[in-house]
Amino acid sequence: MILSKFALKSKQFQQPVRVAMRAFADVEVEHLAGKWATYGDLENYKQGKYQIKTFNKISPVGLSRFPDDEYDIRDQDKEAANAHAILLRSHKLQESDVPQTVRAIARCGAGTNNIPVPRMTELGIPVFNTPGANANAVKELVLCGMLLGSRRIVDGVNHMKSLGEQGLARERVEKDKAMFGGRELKGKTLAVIGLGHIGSMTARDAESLGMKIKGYDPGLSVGSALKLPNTIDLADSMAAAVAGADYISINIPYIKGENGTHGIIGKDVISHFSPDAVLLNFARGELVDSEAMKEFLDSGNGRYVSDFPEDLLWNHENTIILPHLGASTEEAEDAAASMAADTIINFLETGTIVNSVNFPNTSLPDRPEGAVRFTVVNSNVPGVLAKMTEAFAAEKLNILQQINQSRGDIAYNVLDISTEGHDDVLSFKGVQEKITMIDGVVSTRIIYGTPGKGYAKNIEGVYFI
Ligand SMILES: NC(=O)c1ccc[n+]([C@@H]2O[C@H](COP(=O)([O-])OP(=O)(O)OC[C@H]3O[C@@H](n4cnc5c(N)ncnc54)[C@H](O)[C@@H]3O)[C@@H](O)[C@H]2O)c1
Ligand SMILES: O=C(O)[C@H](O)COP(=O)(O)O
Repeated sequence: MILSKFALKSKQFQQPVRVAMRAFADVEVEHLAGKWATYGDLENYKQGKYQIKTFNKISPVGLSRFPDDEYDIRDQDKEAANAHAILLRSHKLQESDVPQTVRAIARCGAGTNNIPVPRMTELGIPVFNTPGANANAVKELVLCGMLLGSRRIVDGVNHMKSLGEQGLARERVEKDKAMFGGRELKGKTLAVIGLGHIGSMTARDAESLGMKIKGYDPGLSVGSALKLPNTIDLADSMAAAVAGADYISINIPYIKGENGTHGIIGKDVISHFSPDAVLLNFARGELVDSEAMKEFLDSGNGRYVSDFPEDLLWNHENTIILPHLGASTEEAEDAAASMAADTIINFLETGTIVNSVNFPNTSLPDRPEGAVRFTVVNSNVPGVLAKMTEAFAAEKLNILQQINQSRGDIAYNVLDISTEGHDDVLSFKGVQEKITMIDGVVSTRIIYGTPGKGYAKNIEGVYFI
């Protein structure tokens, strides 16, 4: 019988839990675990399943990707104090929503500005999104937005309702239609700011409607470039892109802070707008400086079509505001939730990282038969990897394959360790504790095929499992 001893600092963690863990052999390991209790808290925690906490309404098609026998899905009304992963849409995630047991967070969608990503990075938690999964839905609404901004459709519909209520619809329709004239898209210029998944498709399809396309994206990817119409005029600044455009579609992420995109469509950029330009914002409300936009709308015939309400703009006569409908189609909801679920399953079961917004892409070939997979999250500082390999060598544990990747301040490792000559789990638990407690290591996992087990964290120098 082995007893892991460690100090228990905070009150929250002062409830020792005795836990039996079975792995390669019938070996009972007793840990003094904290209240977060990956192995314990047996009343609330279903042994042998990954617990997935969801926020917002997630498509059942996506949730059905989680096999019932290995995953326990808990929506936001259910307790999930030991969640292993979180799946969400636009819910504004607070740190208090994230139990210490959480290994990963997936956004069923593109924008991750509702998640405190830098803090999650500090906590060693990869945040994923679903690039492109809802892009077609948004592109279709941008095209719709251009038509709404051109043909006074909303005013016309409202007018007909009002005439109908007065019993005058048939009598007045032909006479009143002159009030709602518009213009065509064909031959007009569309400037697309941000040529990623949504922007590139918008550019392509708008061109096929007969529009001239300008574009601006300093980070244009090869994949997106291949989707662009070959007649596109690529500008080298946002101001140059919007100058002379009849329609401007912004399709860039909202990023707070220095070098971010808060209010990027401000006085400077707007001063280059044509007086009757239509701005389409299906990205995020905070990208547009409301005061500068109001000034523009007050002074000319320009229009603003947006998926996001802003205090100064929602009620302006030249705006059309929708209730964040961009990704609200059955197809997009199914695709985004399915991609998010697959990403989480892949990460929890193999340690693979793809489509993370804060962790490096990391993939190791399949775990060889009989091997145990370790994953380690650590600060990206010199010496940690060497200490890790020393710890394996000291236990005579052979590394079969490994990968070490870094992104900014964080590093991530996946290592497959041979179990030859080690037929019980103790050497692995011992080495996991040693590695977890190396200065700079944030968390470790041992993946050996048992859902929900094998996670350890170094929280301010205290070992938690
Ligand atoms: N309305 C909705 O329901 C809805 C749905 C999906 C996405 N969105 C929003 O749209 C954004 C874009 O989505 P996407 O799927 O096309 O993302 P994406 O990552 O595929 O594309 C974003 C593009 O913007 C470019 N970019 C970043 N900063 C820029 C800048 N300052 N100037 C010009 N280009 C810049 C990037 O290089 C990238 O090519 C998301 O971040 C999200 O906020 C809204
Ligand atoms: O960034 C996104 O993907 C969209 O804004 C979609 O948000 P939703 O999932 O809340 O509709």
